Amino acid sequence: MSQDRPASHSQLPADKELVLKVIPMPADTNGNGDIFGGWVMAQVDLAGSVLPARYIRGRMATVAVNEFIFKQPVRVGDLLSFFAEVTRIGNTSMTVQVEVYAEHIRTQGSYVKVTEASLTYVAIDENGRPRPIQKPGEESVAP
Ligand SMILES: CCCCCCCCCCCCCCCC(=O)SCCNC(=O)CCNC(=O)[C@H](O)C(C)(C)COP(=O)(O)OP(=O)(O)OC[C@H]1O[C@@H](n2cnc3c(N)ncnc32)[C@H](O)[C@@H]1OP(=O)(O)O
Repeated sequence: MSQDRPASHSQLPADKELVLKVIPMPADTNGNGDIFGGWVMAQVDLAGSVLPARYIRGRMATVAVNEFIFKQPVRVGDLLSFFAEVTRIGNTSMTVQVEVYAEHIRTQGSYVKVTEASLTYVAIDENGRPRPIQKPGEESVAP
């Protein structure tokens, strides 16, 4: 069963954009009564896609997730805040760093960093093949 988490409070990142907030529910728990890691990973995948979506403006696929680190358990009813930053824009892919912070109803205004991950998304065409990403400041080229 879940115990109270030790005090290990974090500042919210000023250099990343808040891209998603969500509250996990009892249906999202594992056998320990904590939130299932796979559920958190799915939310991180969605959160990580938000900034690339602004560049890619079309279909995209997650090609890689690196160094998924679970630092603290997530509890039912925590308010999770997902912060993201683009760390690389390649030819057809973009890499994003996502950090997740939990806020508990009894300790509002205090945040615990629960996980972080680096994800790479590929812009894909209608055939599911990689297509070039238009980088900021680049003119679009007519086909
Ligand atoms: C406006 C605001 C609202 C927005 C609101 C959100 C809306 C937006 C919703 C969408 C939400 C999507 C988020 C869920 C997305 C899934 O859940 S997708 C499902 C899971 N993923 C898949 O099924 C993908 C399966 N893989 C594939 O189909 C193919 O591998 C791919 C992705 C098309 C790539 O094809 P490939 O031939 O392997 O590609 P390749 O030419 O070798 O490499 C392409 C690029 O990927 C990179 N790459 C390849 N392998 C790796 C690797 N292991 N590590 C790192 N990079 C790699 C390459 O370096 C290359 O990058 P560039 O150098 O060109 O920049």
